[in-house]
Amino acid sequence: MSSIVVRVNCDAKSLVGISSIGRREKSVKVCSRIRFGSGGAVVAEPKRSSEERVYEVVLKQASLVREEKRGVNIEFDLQKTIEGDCSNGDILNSAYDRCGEVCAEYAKTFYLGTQLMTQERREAIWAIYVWCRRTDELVDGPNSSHITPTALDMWEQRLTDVFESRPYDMFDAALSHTVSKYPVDIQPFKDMIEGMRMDLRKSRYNNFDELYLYCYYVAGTVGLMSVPIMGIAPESKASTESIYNAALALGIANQLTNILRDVGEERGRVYLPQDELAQAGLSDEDIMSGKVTEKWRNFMKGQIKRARMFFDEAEKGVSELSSASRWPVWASLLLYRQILDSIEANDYDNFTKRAYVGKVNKLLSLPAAYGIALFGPKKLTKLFMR
Ligand SMILES: CC(C)=CCC/C(C)=C/CC/C(C)=C/CC/C(C)=C/[C@@H]1[C@@H](COP(=O)(O)OP(=O)(O)O)[C@]1(C)CC/C=C(\C)CC/C=C(\C)CCC=C(C)C
Ligand SMILES: [Mn+2]
Repeated sequence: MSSIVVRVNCDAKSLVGISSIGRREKSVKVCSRIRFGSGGAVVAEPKRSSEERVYEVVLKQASLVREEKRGVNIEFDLQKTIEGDCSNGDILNSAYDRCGEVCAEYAKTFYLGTQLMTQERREAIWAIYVWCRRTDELVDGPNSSHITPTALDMWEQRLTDVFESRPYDMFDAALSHTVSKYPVDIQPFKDMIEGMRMDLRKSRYNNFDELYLYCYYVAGTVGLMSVPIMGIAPESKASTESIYNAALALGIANQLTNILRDVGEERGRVYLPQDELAQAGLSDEDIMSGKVTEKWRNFMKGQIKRARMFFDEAEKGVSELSSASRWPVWASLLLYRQILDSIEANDYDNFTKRAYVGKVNKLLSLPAAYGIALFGPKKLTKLFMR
């Protein structure tokens, strides 16, 4: 029987279900599943938590980024795959420009944030953004009712083609170029598609372990895709794993926040962990009825606390990113985290009131993020406390 890492710390974090982010050192032997091995022998299989499974991906991504950049020259010939009479360079430029346009259209603040990055990095992030948005649109967009697991398999095949320099269209071409230039691995992309499969087949989450896996698939993956582009500061002394862990945490924090904001408008899907709802004396019916009761408020307080812990975990890594990438990341972190404040300000009524960050706070967050990116969170607080 193999020895695996499990969560054994019983502190405030474990009470709300995230006992071990950044802390996987304690190991005990656990055997919770039995299967029959070859020859009928009973083999004990250790049950691995979602967190452990995801951490393996984190380790793999971290080891990849430590390797040198992959070849900078793109190997594919865009003329062969895309109609047009201009040169590869021209096609690529307009492909990236179109990615930028999509980004500006769907995510204005984030687009603004990318303006502070170097042109190369900015374009690469746009290309990834567009792929993520398109993937999400498959299950959430206007054609979502026609999307089947087979369609997602085809999308995954197309992803493989993109990674093997066979783009289908302009957006793919930009991504093909990006992934040939930066040490971006295909795994987080495949995992995001897996998250979309999960959305097709699953509408309830028994516990936080199941929800954690979903959040990794649809959002934690974005963090893992982005770090190789954002770059790690040359002066950073943090381990690559810890930076990837923070990036993962930011994606999870964002998705948990999304879920809390959108409770009640999730097309029959309830993402909130069923066991935690039951512990709070709540059920799906309470969510459908949309009444803000004391039970609901208490439940929401716990959920918000957990999301904030993931944001805190994410904060530890932002200052380790290359200097030009910190601002957009801080901006997105500060803005997203304020959605949780807004849920509180709405007295936990996420049924009839949509939590959002107002224009003034949005505008204030951008220079605040810039200041934090420049001076670091601690120094900036000191400057203002004087
Ligand atoms: C060290 C450290 C902290 C590094 C930073 C790493 C980093 C840049 C993390 C980014 C995390 C992030 C922005 C995650 C996105 C999470 C998210 C909101 C996912 C959404 C999934 C589906 O949810 P749902 O359907 O419920 O939501 P909608 O109602 O549809 O909105 C997503 C929509 C999946 C698709 C994700 C995107 C389109 C966002 C992709 C963003 C990037 C590639 C750029 C990230 C870069 C910055 C600067 C924030
Ligand atoms: Mn969506």
